Amino acid sequence: MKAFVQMETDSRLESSLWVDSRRCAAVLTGWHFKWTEVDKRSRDKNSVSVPVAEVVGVEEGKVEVLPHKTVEDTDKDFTVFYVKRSSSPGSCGLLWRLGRTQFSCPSRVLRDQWIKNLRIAVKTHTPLRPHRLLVFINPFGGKKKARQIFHSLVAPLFELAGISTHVIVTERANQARDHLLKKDLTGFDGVVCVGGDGMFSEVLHGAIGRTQQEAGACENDPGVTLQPCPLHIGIIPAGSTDCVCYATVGVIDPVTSALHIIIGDSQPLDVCSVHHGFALVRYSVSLLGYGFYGDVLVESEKHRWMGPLRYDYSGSMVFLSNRSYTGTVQYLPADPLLSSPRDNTRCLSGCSVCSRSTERLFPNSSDSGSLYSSYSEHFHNDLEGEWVTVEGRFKCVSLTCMSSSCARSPMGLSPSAHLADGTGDLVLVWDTNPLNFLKFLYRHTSTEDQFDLPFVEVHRVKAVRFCLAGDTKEEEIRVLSDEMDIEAGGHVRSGSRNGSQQHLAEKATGMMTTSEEKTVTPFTCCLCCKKPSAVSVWNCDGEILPFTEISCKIHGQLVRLYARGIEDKAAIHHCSQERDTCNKTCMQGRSLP
Ligand SMILES: CCCCCCCCCCCCC/C=C/[C@@H](O)[C@H](COP(=O)(O)O)NC(=O)CCCCCCCCCCCCCCC
Ligand SMILES: Nc1ncnc2c1ncn2[C@@H]1O[C@H](COP(=O)(O)OP(=O)(O)O)[C@@H](O)[C@H]1O
Ligand SMILES: [Ca+2]
Repeated sequence: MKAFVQMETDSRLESSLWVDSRRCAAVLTGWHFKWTEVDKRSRDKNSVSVPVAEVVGVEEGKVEVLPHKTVEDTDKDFTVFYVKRSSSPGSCGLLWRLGRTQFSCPSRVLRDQWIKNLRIAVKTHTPLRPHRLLVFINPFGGKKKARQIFHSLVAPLFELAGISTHVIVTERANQARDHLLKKDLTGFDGVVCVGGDGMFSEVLHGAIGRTQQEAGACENDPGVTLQPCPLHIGIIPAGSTDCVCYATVGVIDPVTSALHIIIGDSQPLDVCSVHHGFALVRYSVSLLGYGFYGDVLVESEKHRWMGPLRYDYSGSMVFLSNRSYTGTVQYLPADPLLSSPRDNTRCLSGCSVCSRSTERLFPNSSDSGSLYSSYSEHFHNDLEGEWVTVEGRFKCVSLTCMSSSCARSPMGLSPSAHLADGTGDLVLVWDTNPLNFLKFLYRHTSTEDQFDLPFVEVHRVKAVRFCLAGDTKEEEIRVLSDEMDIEAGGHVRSGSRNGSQQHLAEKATGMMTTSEEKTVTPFTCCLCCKKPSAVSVWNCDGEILPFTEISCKIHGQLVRLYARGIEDKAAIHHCSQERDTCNKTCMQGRSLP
């Protein structure tokens, strides 16, 4: 703390500077860099205040980076690059752009002093800024523009911020996951995926798996306490749904996401582990859905060529097929005193529910080194409590660890869910007529409450189990044996398109994650099948699970993203005052420890 105060005093600086030949009074305090035009004719002083935490880079001379980097090397000038909130309509300040101001000084000595002090201030206030990143690009995700997006929009910003990268353009599904599981990761501060939710999921599996390997934790044990991942994950959206990006940043925009990565924002995220018996099947963060969402995914895989539109087409087809499924759902409710999925709140940047969860999960986190042990202690009794059982016929059963908002549904699957509170929201939609179900679906597209319907239930939970009724169990075995060539006892003999021994071994131990497996024939075709199946499949963040009977547990804040959650538009005012004197809820002080 002592050293920090010293540093703050060191970086403080005040002088006159010129911006486009207009004289400004510039001041650098610990937290802000502010310049105010000194113009006697004007009564309204034109003032700009940039939080030091949002400075992207400070360069000598007059520098431009877009469309190409140019430097006019003069010894009295310097250029500051920073985060600028776009005022474009509808963006609510969530869309970020690179701001740039060129300053001229009366002398070279003063210029060098400004550069030095600004750089010191940035270093002091943003300890999580990455220096070296491992980047995976999925060239086939979304509209197949990931490579172009990274090289034209993101790489120049990383270079400006002094971030070095090791870029891998993937050549097959699961390459990113396997790299993270097996290769040397020394020196990397974080991993960035350029792609969609499927690509994020790969990186998530790699990062979690690697951390557990190194900690000696058994991922297959459904009761295991998983260790939080030390590597931060960044997402540059270039996929179809991009729900994880949307729900943690508020917009789908590669430049905004790149800037969050550069300034080292940090957003913890809950993760749900999915088990079948004593084997890990997958992890999920956005949508674990049985029934409608499972059927939509199966159908959509046949129409991948349509790109992101495949979900709308398949959604309509599955809706028209009007199916419902029986099953038994068991859930372990979360503490109702902490929050509720019907409390009409939104999880926003700096969310108090998630902050309280951080205190519970990491009680001694200020004491470095004790992070893991305190997390483990918390989880020793995390599955205590009374399970609730419901059984019947459902249109869909969904579990989400966060709101899962996306462009299709700006409020998301569960608008009041929290990113990092250690719980998930379980949505049960009982069998109903097509008009009612359409009403439910349609409400996802507006602010109308989709839970305020008599055939819908929502519960905030810590864990969930799902199993089939006796007759549907037999159906599942029959269909699985037909479609996936499964031996009695549940072992997979050969995948429909996937003969690799390694993959079979993975299936047997529960790590089932190949994209080829996504192409497994659905249990029934949506409209053309004569006899609809009694079982659906689970859609796990866009992957089809090869098991229907599963148990799930939410692991609070298991990973961290380079994001900050969604900033409340009411709180974003472009504050020109010092943080301490500002009496509004100033977002510009958000990166305070
Ligand atoms: C009538 C309009 C109904 C709109 C209903 C919108 C519900 C949207 C919920 C979205 C939750 C998204 C959760 C994210 C899941 C992703 O992890 C995952 C993978 O994403 P990736 O391919 O980018 O890697 N995405 C998905 O599984 C996609 C699920 C999308 C479901 C969309 C369903 C659209 C339904 C349209 C129904 C239309 C009925 C019309 C009747 C005439
Ligand atoms: N080079 C590749 N070839 C084929 N599939 C890949 C490749 N790289 C990644 N994948 C897989 O593609 C799937 C979809 O990727 P994603 O980037 O999420 O796009 P989308 O949002 O369009 O589904 C992911 O499950 C990922 O594992
Ligand atoms: Ca949560």
